[in-house]
Amino acid sequence: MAKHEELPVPIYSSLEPVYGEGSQLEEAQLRFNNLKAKFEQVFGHAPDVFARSPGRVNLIGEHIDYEGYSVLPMAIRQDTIVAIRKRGAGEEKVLRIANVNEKYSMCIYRVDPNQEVDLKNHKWGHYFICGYKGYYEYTKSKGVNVGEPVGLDVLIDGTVHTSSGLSSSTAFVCSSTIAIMAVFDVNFPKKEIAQLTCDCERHIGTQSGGMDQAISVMAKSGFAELIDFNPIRATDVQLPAGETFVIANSLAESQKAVTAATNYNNRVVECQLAAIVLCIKLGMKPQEAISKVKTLSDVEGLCVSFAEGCGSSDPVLAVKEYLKEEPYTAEEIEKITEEGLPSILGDNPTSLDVLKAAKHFKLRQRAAHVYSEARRVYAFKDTVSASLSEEEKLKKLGELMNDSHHSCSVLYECSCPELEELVKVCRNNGALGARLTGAGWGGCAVALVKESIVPQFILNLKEQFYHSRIDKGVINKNDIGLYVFASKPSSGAAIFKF
Ligand SMILES: OC[C@H]1O[C@H](O)[C@H](O)[C@@H](O)[C@H]1O
Repeated sequence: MAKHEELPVPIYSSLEPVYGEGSQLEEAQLRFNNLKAKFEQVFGHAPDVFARSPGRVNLIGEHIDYEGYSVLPMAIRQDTIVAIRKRGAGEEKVLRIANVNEKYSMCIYRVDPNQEVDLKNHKWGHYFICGYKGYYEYTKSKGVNVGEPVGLDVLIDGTVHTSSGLSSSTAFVCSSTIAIMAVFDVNFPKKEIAQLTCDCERHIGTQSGGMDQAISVMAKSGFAELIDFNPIRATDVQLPAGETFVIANSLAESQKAVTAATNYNNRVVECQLAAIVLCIKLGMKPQEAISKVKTLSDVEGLCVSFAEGCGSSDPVLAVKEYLKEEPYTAEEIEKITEEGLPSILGDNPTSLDVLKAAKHFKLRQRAAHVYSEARRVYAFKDTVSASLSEEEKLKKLGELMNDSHHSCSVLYECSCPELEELVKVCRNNGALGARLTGAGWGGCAVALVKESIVPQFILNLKEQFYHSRIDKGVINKNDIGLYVFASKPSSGAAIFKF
């Protein structure tokens, strides 16, 4: 039997396989009916097909996917649904992207698949264009003849909160890409779609790893997934019974695409520089390190062959021995690398933006986070399947989550005061572990909570974190359920043809 990730995105003629039964199914039915009605109202035709892709919560393994290390996320039930229709031969050749949420006005784009995403003028519809470009780039690379571009009418319905660290942008890009594929009757193995959506989301200007797309496309209901990269692979992880993950929004917005130069992309660049400097310190020639080494996981292999030099093949020890505590200036790094930073980074425009904005580079702290976090992911997975009592398992998993948060906060510096407060409130109210999830700098925390105390835990969070924010008018009382909720692992991307 073909492996799960080798299979194409499933095509369903009913909602049950994805939304199950009961109230969730009823809600989904209502959403699809509304989406269809709105589509007809906006575009004067019914959609040809629908595609959905979920958001995700990362349980552990933060900021290490782009360094080549495995991560452990699960899909959540909140998702993006895209309704799409091919415009007819007599209709104007344009892409019309509308949203059920009136806050987002219609975006109109040309059908040219080579158009650039205008990063200086950020529009919500750009995420669709990422998927659109990705579809054409990928089919071209595979030699699939998809003919001349035609116009498309598109209506989006997303329930993943934007800027919450739960991958609303990826749910949007993946569902868009899959909807485009579906409307043209093309399908690929899920692992290929995970890679292609990861590549095409970079058109928005962030140098993300592939975690969000991999889980959104490949998730299986009831399981978290261990995602490996190079090549992408998903291994089911059955979480222990009796535990629940509660997701809570810090209400600080995390706008990855807008703050990339100082936050997300900055860390990607710091890791790349740390990897190169480490290799040189381990004895590699600067030129060779620059041309061969891109990520911290590349160094790990080398650590083994350079073991004699550093006395150990453990990269955590190599970091301590060879990278200094004080931040590096650009000049200090260039002295080691014997080459200018812009040229090391391949004159990539997003990396150049990082260099312009950065005062210094914290190579040791970032590398220490990545290597220790990578080990925590495996420790988490091993604990889940270890023959321990449930009590012991939960305790260990909680500790790993707390250690991960500490590392993100202190070494990677991707937390913020609101997240710190929220994580503390979670722990004070009985969470076995709590940590920021996703890119950070705002967005959500995830807490590991015993199933039996979940309702009380959520009530306490509402009282101790959200009520003061309701009083200050930051959020509306009626929306509170959108900001704090328990989540079970949901299923991945799907196409619906009714
Ligand atoms: O773990 C941090 C996380 O941040 C964002 O969500 C990126 O899109 C992911 O690829 C990953 O790097």
